Amino acid sequence: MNGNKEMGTAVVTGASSGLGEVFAERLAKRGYNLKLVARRKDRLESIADKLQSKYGITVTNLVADLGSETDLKNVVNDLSADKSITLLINNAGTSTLASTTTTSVAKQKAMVDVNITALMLLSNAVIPNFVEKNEGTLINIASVLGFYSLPISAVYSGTKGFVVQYTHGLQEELKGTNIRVQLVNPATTATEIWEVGGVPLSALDQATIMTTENCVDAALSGLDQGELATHPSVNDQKLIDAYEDARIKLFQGSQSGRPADRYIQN
Ligand SMILES: NC(=O)C1=CN([C@@H]2O[C@H](COP(=O)(O)OP(=O)(O)OC[C@H]3O[C@@H](n4cnc5c(N)ncnc54)[C@H](OP(=O)(O)O)[C@@H]3O)[C@@H](O)[C@H]2O)C=CC1
Ligand SMILES: N[C@@H](C=O)C(=O)O
Repeated sequence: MNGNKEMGTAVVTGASSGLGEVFAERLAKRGYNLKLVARRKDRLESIADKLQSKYGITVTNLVADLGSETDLKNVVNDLSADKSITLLINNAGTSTLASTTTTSVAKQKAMVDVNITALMLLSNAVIPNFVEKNEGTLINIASVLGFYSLPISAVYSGTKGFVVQYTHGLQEELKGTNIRVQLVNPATTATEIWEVGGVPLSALDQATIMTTENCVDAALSGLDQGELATHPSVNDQKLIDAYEDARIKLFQGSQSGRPADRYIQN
């Protein structure tokens, strides 16, 4: 086993392109050994070769379709049994951006299977080991579309909304431990997901598009700063604080046990 023994193994799902590929490179540079998960074997192999020779780390590829029950089970079993894992980035995601009436059930289900089910079961696979050691880091990649919906993102936004609330829930559950859980909400980033999802990047306002490197470096900087939620492209910290404050206050305001005055007929 190469790499820096202290760092352990980082698992990156969706490492064959986009944000996952850059996360893998940045973590290799930090000295982690890697486990990379995705369907495209050739891409994973060439990334693994490059990172192993450049950083002297060990890379293991798990070629798997996270939307397939059997493949997912194999990855879950692998991660559960691997006590060297210190970090998991649930990054794999799929997006079809179109109205629900024009999106096949198969594509809607693929978003739920990969963005929700796989993310949850892979978290389940590592958290017990993290709890046992009282250390570990889980990073969940959601999206700005986890708290906003477009006419073409009902299902995708629904899946990312799950990631947002699930991650907040885990943060509450693991409060007071040495286990870090970070939520990352990227906005538009220049990756294949757009073309694959039916909206080419060329159709978007170019000023709104971030590079993959900038997005990943901001996410890791947020992690290093101890943030619970990182919004790579939001410059105004007050906006983030106000959103967080409103979210908590709205919950507290709901705990009245009686209908709001506007619903009471005189
Ligand atoms: N780009 C953007 O604008 C934004 C992206 N995000 C999120 O960032 C994450 C990374 O996406 P991004 O880098 O943009 O897009 P990419 O399309 O470049 O990467 C997606 C990754 O997920 C993997 N993946 C997709 N489906 C499956 C599957 N069924 N089984 C296993 N792996 C799968 C792909 O690998 P392979 O095809 O080889 O299986 C690929 O490595 C996603 O969760 C996405 O929702 C969030 C906000 C904005
Ligand atoms: N991945 C993007 C949409 O497909 C996003 O989350 O903004």
